[in-house]
Amino acid sequence: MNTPHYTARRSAVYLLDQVLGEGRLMSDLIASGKLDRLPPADRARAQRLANDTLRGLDRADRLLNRQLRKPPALHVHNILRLGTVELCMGGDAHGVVHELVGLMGNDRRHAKLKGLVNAVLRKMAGDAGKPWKDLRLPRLPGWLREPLVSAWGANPVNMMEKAHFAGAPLDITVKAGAERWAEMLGGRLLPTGSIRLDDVGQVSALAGFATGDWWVQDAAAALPVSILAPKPGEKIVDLCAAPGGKTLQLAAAGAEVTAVDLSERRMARVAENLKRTGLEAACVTGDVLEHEGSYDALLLDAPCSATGTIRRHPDLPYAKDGSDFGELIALQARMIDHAVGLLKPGGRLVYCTCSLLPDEGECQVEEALVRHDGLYTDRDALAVPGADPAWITEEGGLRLRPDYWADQGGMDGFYIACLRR
Ligand SMILES: C[S@@+](CC[C@H](N)C(=O)[O-])C[C@H]1O[C@@H](n2cnc3c(N)ncnc32)[C@H](O)[C@@H]1O
Repeated sequence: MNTPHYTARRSAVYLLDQVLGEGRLMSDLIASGKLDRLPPADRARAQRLANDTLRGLDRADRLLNRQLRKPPALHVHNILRLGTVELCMGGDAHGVVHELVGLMGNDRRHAKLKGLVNAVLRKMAGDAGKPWKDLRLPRLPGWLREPLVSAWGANPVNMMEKAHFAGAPLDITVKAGAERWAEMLGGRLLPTGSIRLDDVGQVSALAGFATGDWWVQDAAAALPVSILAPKPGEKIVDLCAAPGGKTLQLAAAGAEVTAVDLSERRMARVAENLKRTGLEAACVTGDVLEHEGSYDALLLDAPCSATGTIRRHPDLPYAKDGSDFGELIALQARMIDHAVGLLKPGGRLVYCTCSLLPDEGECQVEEALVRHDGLYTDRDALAVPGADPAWITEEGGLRLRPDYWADQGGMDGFYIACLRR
């Protein structure tokens, strides 16, 4: 059996090996060019296959456990997991089994297990995969499930897991004319002003992408800038700006924007996005904690666990184990303290994280209010289109969760607060 060296399936197995074996994030692997040898359509397919496998991993392992006496080496296990998920989701049995068994043959270390892979996948292609839909919804790993259950309760976490398993539609933010673009692209205008598209193929091939009329941004991720409510001519700094979704929103509103981020590679994406959309911002590659100035408004989208984005990034619960969260929480507090010092009198600071952990949201703001005399949360700022008053928290922030808008396709988890003094 001849299997071409680089294919979407082979690359999907590579991604699974890296995520599950090396704790690497898929976004980092893609950004560092690991799939660059694949044409764009195959690259997208490899990511989709790996994402589907990670979303269904718990189910695939349950089915495989019935066939295997003990788990094989990780690489072989990942081939079986990928094949099981594809077959159970209705993939073409001949194509899936043929290519994955072929991959085994190409690999000298594991070639002796080729027969096993062939037998298990053929069984899966027969009737073994039928109970797929009846298996329980995949659960988050314990290290993340436990703190979420203690923060939100078991039922809401079940609903979040349902949202993670369903995945996410594509949301876009437009420079102007949202209704017209929604109609042109066949999307739905959401109550917050974002446009939601289902079943999108290649994003860059859609009308309005090359011309820079819109950018990809989850509806929840667009809310911090709505809450900041930038005005034309205001001097605003976007701290932790890359890849730049919020910078673009601020610039589109006519603000005089400075975008700051530590990562040179990610700042290059901000520059690319500005160029494509024809918007302007001063770009600074540097540490937020060393940034000086005095601003009408600040946006601090701090680095965080990103646990609010699992429906888009199902690799996260497997690549991470929470061991770096303590450091992130300490950094967020230092960033808030520094940002407060950059505010002009009467200015406002929007703090946000795409996290589901109260330690990175509600608790950060509660503690900042204690540390800074006169600092308060502006609850009125949270009254933006589409934001449900029921989402407002005790200390005056807005809590967004993936299980909200369940009938409309969900939203990323976020925490947002507008601080003033
Ligand atoms: C949540 S992401 C920002 C997303 C961005 N605001 C957007 O909407 O596209 C967090 C960013 O913080 C940056 N970062 C982490 N530590 C930093 C620091 N000390 N100074 C500046 N940027 C930092 C990371 O490079 C990353 O791009």
